[in-house]
This record gives sequence, structure tokens and C-alpha cells, in this order.
Amino acid sequence: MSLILGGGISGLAAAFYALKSAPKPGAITLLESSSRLGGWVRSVQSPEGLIFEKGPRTIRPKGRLGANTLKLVEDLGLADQVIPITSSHPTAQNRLIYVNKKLHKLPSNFFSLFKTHSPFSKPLIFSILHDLTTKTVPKTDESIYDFVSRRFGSEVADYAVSSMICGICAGDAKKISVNFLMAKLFELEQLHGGVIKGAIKEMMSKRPDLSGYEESELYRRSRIEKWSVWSVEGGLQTIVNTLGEHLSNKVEVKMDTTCTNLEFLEKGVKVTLNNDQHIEANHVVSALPAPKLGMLLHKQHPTLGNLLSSIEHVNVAVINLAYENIPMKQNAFGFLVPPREKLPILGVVFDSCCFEQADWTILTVMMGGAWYDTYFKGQSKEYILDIACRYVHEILDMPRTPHAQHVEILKACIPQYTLGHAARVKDIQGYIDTHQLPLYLTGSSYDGVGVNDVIALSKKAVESIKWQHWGAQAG
Ligand SMILES: Cc1cc2nc3c(=O)[nH]c(=O)nc-3n(C[C@H](O)[C@H](O)[C@H](O)COP(=O)(O)OP(=O)(O)OC[C@H]3O[C@@H](n4cnc5c(N)ncnc54)[C@H](O)[C@@H]3O)c2cc1C
Ligand SMILES: C=Cc1c2[nH]c(c1C)Cc1[nH]c(c(CCC(=O)O)c1C)Cc1[nH]c(c(C)c1CCC(=O)O)Cc1[nH]c(c(C)c1C=C)C2
Repeated sequence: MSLILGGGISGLAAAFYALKSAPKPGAITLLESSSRLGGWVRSVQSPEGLIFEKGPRTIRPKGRLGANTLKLVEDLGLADQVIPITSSHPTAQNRLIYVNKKLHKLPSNFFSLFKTHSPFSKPLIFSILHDLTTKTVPKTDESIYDFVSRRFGSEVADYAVSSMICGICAGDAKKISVNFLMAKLFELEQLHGGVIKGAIKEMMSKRPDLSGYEESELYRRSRIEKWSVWSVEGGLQTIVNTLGEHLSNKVEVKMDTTCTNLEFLEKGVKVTLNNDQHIEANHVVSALPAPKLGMLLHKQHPTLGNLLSSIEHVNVAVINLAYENIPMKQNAFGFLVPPREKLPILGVVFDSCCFEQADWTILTVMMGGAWYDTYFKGQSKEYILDIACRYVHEILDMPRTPHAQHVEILKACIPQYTLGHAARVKDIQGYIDTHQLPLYLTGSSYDGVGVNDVIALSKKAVESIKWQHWGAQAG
């Protein structure tokens, strides 16, 4: 029997691919501790009929991983429900940062590199020249902040990159490793002696390399129509629901079932459940956050348990605000607040600018992340809502009180790939390989925090399963 732990998008995708890869149909079981599937992918319907995204809201179509997710969505029969945002759409062009009590547009095209854009003190072309003329310092790892300061100068690090890190992992660029979120830039520097030099060389080969991934009709459409990001009708929860329907009758999905201990046997693995029952399986695919998996196997494998638990995750408060018949003055994806502004909000997504919902303006305020304890430790939801409303009023001139709202604190929802993360992940995989544990890892703790990353990792994990063991025992 093949066991999948966790019914978030990673676990569901793992089950989807396991159905394809398994040598014969049958015993795949998925355990989910809560009473719903999807994990952080959650679209809440408000009493007014509005959709509030609590977690992810847009997915990138580009590259191998983007193509892979579009293939999954097409295979699920959801192609007609995809809502694309093209690269000419205002939300793809306008990404804002809030500095010195003002909103500033980040440069979005080649020509804007030659002009001075506030809050930058000189045209960004000087930062590019800085990269072209700066020698490579051989390194194995450094913080994103230090890397960007070194190659492009401190303004780019403070305003553009520190904000981007907040807008992707709610993290502090001074602590996050360059090796993961900016792995590509770092690799270009180390391989070609500079980021821009490397990017130009790589641009010569125009067609994206999709090796290992299938191209779908939807991916071709995304390239022809130049999609920037996409979602689906009903919100991203639709993908989760459709995956759930696709798996029903083929995979045994056990809801409200928490795995409380994992014990590796001479052959296979014994799983303890919250009702004190046990399941034996040939192998386990973990689609749990690393620290949760760490706790489950700590008793038998403390070294592995400690390594998994050392991958830090942060809390994010997500506050959806809705205003009826009050249009916004700005048309943009949203704004981010660079950490040096020392404000209690990370950023605000202008959801209804991307995906209209009748006469409503819908905003999502995200707060906390790496600074959650600094601003919100022990605070109530009412306090958090009040802070969100106050800043939306001050910065965007929306009424002080919204017509509808939804507040939630997502505990330990985003992993932080801090310095040394790549080495930690290597040690984790090294331990699993050395001890020949029938354990396969997926989820956002290891190799990318976005939806595309985790779906692709689930595919890779399932494809690496030694199914012959499974075939021999499941017979
Ligand atoms: C606020 C926010 C905004 C985001 N925005 C974007 C975005 O715009 N675009 C994008 O691409 N990505 C975004 N992401 C990232 C994306 O949401 C994640 O990559 C993805 O949801 C991770 O899914 P997962 O299945 O790996 O983990 P999870 O969603 O954490 O799923 C794990 C599941 O395991 C279950 N579980 C836990 N412990 C046990 C146990 N012991 N036994 C059984 N089950 C257990 C949990 O209940 C959960 O359902 C965002 C994330 C957050 C938090
Ligand atoms: C303010 C907090 C956050 C906002 N979004 C997230 C947080 C923590 C989480 C998040 N956003 C994206 C991803 C996926 C990354 C990926 O690998 O695909 C995650 C985990 C998408 C994203 N959001 C922003 C950018 C630049 C990206 C990358 C993809 C893309 O280019 O679209 C910017 C951004 N995020 C937030 C805001 C307010 C914002 C910009 C104005 C919210």
C-alpha cells in the first residue's frame, strides 16, 4: 500500500500522479487531519457571495513548472474555467511599493530602466552597470539582501528585493538564502561571471526548455496570449475540489485523520493514527510541512527529525476586506511595504483589479511573516483587523470600515529558506537515502514555496518511488 500524508495541493497532486505511475491500480491511501482538502489553498465564500482567497490567488504560467501545472489543470478538465491575466493588463504592469508615505510603481519594462523612478535616487541602468562591472566572489551561499547589494547596490536590495521577498515568502531578505528564491540569478552570476551577462547568454536560446514536462494546449495558449498569471472560476479552491472528485473511488481519502507517529520497519512503514489505530504501508509520501514530519519520526530517527524541524515557518495574518460600490483609485496588482519602513503590514493585494467581482472592491491585507511576533504576538483578531483597516484607509483612501471582511491567522504557513537551506535539504535527503527509508518528500518546505513548485515536486517524488517493492508486496 502507498500512503500519502496530507491533503493539501501537494498531497492531492501526489495522489493524482501516483494513479498514473503506479504499476497497477489499487491501494493508495491519503490521510488528511482536517475536515477539508486543500491545506492553504482555500477560497472562502462570504455571505454576500464574494470569494475571498485565504492563501494563493494567482499562479505563474511560465517555464517548466508553470507548464506542468497547466497540464494538470487541462487533464482535470478545467481549461475552460481558467481566468488568465495577460502581460498587458494593468495588474501585470503595476506593482507598487509604499515608501516614505507614498505609493511608487516598480519599473516594469526595459525603457523605464533609463529614467529615475522614486524612491530610487538614480536610473536602474546604473545598477545593471554595477553588476556588469563587479567581479564574482565565489560563494556557496549568502543572504539575498547581501547578494543583491553586492551586485546591484543597496537601493535595489532595500526597495525592490526586500519587498519581493515579503511578497513571496513573507520573509526577511537579510536572512533568506540566495540559493533558492533567486537560485537562477545566483547561478547566472557564478556560471557566467555576472547576472546580466548570464541572462543575455541564456536569452539566445529562445524556446523554453520543457524537458521532463509535457506541453499542453493550455500552455501553448498561455504563450500565444502572453499570460502573466492565472486563476480559475470560483478561486483556486476549484482545482482542489476537482482533484478531490478525480481521486474519489480511486484513492482512499481518510479525512479528520491525523498521523501521530511514523515507524520504519524492516520492510515498509507503520503509521499510527489519532484514533490509536495503525496502518502499514510499503512507502510514505509526505506532503506535510517539514517540522510536522520531523515530529512524527523523531522518536525513531532523532537526527532526521531535528533536521526537518529546523526548517522555520512563519505565521501570516490574512485579512480580506470588501467595499460595495466604492471603486479604487489605483489599478494595480497591489503594493508591498519594504521592511525598512517598519510598518506592521507586509502588503495588500488588489484582488478585484485582477478578478472583478460585480460592484465590489476586494483587497487582501497580509501582515506578520518574519515580523509576526514583533507586531502581533498575543494580539486578537479584532486588533489585527483594525490595523489592516487603518492602513487601507490611510494608504488607499478606502472607508475606515469595510462592508464585509474575513480575518484569519495562518499559523506556520510559509517556510523560510534561510542561509544554509540547500545544505539542510541535502542532508535530509542524504539521511533518507543512506538509511534507505521508504519515504518520499514533497510540499513547500524544500524546493520552492509556490503552487507550481509543490505540484512539480509531487510529480518528481512519485516518479522516484521504487514501485517494484510496492508491486512485490501489494500483490
Ligand atoms: C498567504 C499565502 C499566500 C500564498 N500565495 C501564493 C500565490 O499567490 N501563488 C502561489 O503559487 N503560491 C502561493 N502560496 C503558496 C501555496 O499556498 C503553497 O505552496 C501550497 O499551498 C502548499 O501546499 P502543501 O500541500 O504543500 O501544504 P499545506 O497546504 O500545508 O498542506 C498540508 C496538509 O497536511 C495536513 N496535515 C498536517 N499535519 C498532518 C498530519 N499529521 N496528518 C495528516 N494530515 C496532516 C494539513 O491539514 C494540510 O491540509 C501562498 C501561501 C500562503 C500561506
Ligand atoms: C505580502 C505578502 C504576500 C503576498 N503574496 C504572498 C505573500 C507572503 C505569497 C506568494 N505570492 C506569490 C507566491 C508564489 C511564488 C511563486 O514561486 O510562484 C507566493 C508564495 C506570487 C507573487 N506575488 C508577488 C510576486 C512578485 C509573486 C511572484 C509571481 C509573480 O510575478 O506574479 C508580489 C506580491 N505578493 C503580495 C503582494 C501584495 C505583491 C505585490 C504587490 C502578497
